[in-house]
Amino acid sequence: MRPEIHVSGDDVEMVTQLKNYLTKRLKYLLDMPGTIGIGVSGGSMPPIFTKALFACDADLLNWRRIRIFMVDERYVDKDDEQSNLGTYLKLFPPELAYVFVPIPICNDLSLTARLYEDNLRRILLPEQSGTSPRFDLLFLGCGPDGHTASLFPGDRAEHVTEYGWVGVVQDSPKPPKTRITLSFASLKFAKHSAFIITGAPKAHVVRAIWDRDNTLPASMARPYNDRLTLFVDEAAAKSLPSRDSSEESDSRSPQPFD
Ligand SMILES: O=C(O)[C@H](O)[C@@H](O)[C@H](O)[C@H](O)COP(=O)(O)O
Repeated sequence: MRPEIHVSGDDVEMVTQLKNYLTKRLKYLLDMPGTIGIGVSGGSMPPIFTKALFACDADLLNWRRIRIFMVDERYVDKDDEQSNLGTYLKLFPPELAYVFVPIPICNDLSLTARLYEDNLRRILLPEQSGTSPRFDLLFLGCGPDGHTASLFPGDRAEHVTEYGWVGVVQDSPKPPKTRITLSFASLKFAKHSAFIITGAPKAHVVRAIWDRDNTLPASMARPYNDRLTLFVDEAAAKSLPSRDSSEESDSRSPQPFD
């Protein structure tokens, strides 16, 4: 099944598209029991995701049920300006800091990854019995090199945790060099994933995702259930097949919700 594609003309339109997607997913998830786990990325995503989330109707923002976690994090304290979690905490009202799954940065990188995995299991999936995570929503970015989260070409992530949900990277081509990241296995078990991608330098990555070209991590991270949505601006969409081309499939039809 092809990913669902939303092409936006500007940030305002993309925020509206994201808000509509979040609304649809939150309405469905709130009808289900359990914690709602939403994974987010860093880079340029924090402001646009935050705007879209707070544009949702207040009755959907059930903070007793919603927990937000980082799909990757730089190995820095949350007060460091490079911290993804720190960036979100600055954008959220301080009284909502508790909705973020903490990343216990300590002086041992592997221990940090193991502690984070423990938090993901304990806070997000208390009902989780198996070893594979079932995150409800993932919001992923990508780099022009095709990385997503902190999974870079060249298989640089080392698995150091009990369940392999979180890996460590010590030679990230994107600074800073040292990071923790969800693993491909974690990303691929998501119930729904969405990429937020803008800019012409990433158009070839968008096409690789569309084509299932698994030479790039961003394409390899597609969920097993194929429930994938792409939010792209016109520049990032420029390599996609045109709407009326033979390469087009029925991807624009609405996907069944789980
Ligand atoms: O910690 C990070 O750097 C991000 O999680 C990373 O995976 C990001 O999503 C991509 O590098 C895209 O970043 P931009 O959106 O800023 O291009």
